[in-house]
Amino acid sequence: MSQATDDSLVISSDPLHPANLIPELCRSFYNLGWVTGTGGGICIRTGDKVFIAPSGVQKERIEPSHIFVLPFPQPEPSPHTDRVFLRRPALNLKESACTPLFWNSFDLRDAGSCIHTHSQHAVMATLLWTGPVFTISHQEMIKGVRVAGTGHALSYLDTLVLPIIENTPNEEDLKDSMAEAMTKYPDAAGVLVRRHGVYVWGTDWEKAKTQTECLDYLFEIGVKMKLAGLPTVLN
Ligand SMILES: CSCCC(=O)C(=O)COP(=O)(O)O
Ligand SMILES: [Zn+2]
Repeated sequence: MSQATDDSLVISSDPLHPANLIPELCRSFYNLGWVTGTGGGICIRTGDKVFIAPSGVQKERIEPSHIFVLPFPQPEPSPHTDRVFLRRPALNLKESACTPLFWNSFDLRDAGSCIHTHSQHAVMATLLWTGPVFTISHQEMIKGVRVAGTGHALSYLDTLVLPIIENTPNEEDLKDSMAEAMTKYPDAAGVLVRRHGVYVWGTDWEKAKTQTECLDYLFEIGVKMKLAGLPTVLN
C-alpha cells in the first residue's frame, strides 16, 4: 500500500466532489445544531471509495485537505494490517470515531452516505420514548423517509419505527448494537442512540440528508406532542 498521500483524491474544482461536499454539508449541519462541539458528521461513499472527516475537530471548519479516503470494501484484516487508507491528511488527524458505524450502513444497507447528528430533537426523543423504539404515525413528513433508508418511500398511512440503542462511553463500541438493531428492524431508516443522537443513511448524500431532515422534524414534533399530552401513534 502507498503512503496514502494522494491529494488528487480530495482536491477538485467540482463543488459536488465528496471532499468539497463534506465541509459544506457540515457547515449547514452545524447551523442546524446537528454537529456542534465536534460531534456528529457525514460520510460519503462513491462506489469503491469512502470519504470521511477527521475526529474531534470543529466540524464547521473542515477543509477538503482534512478528508480521509478509504477503499470500499476494506481488505481482509490480518494481524498486521489496521484500517487501510487511500489518502490521509498531512496534518496529525485521526478518522472519525463514527467510521465503524458508517461502515454498518455500507455493509448492511449498501448505503452511499450516512449522517450522524447530535440533534437535541433526537436526544429528547430517546428520553421520552424510554423503550427500544421511537414510533410516530399520521405525519406528512413520514413520506420523506424510505423503507430501510434505501427502499421505496413510506406512505402517510405507515407508522414510522426507529430502534433506540443504549449509548456507550466510546462511539466505536456502538458498532455491534447498531448492527443488531439494523438486523432486528430491517425496515428502519436509521438508529437512535439514547442520550447521544442518531445515525441515518441513504443511497446517496442527497437522500441521506433529506431523510435526516424529515426524521429530525418527526423527532421534534413527536417530542412536542408527547409533552403536550397528545398521542403520537393513531390507529
Ligand atoms: C462531543 S463529541 C463526542 C464524540 C461523538 O459523539 C462523536 O460523534 C465524535 O465524532 P468524531 O467524528 O469527532 O470522531
Ligand atoms: Zn456522536
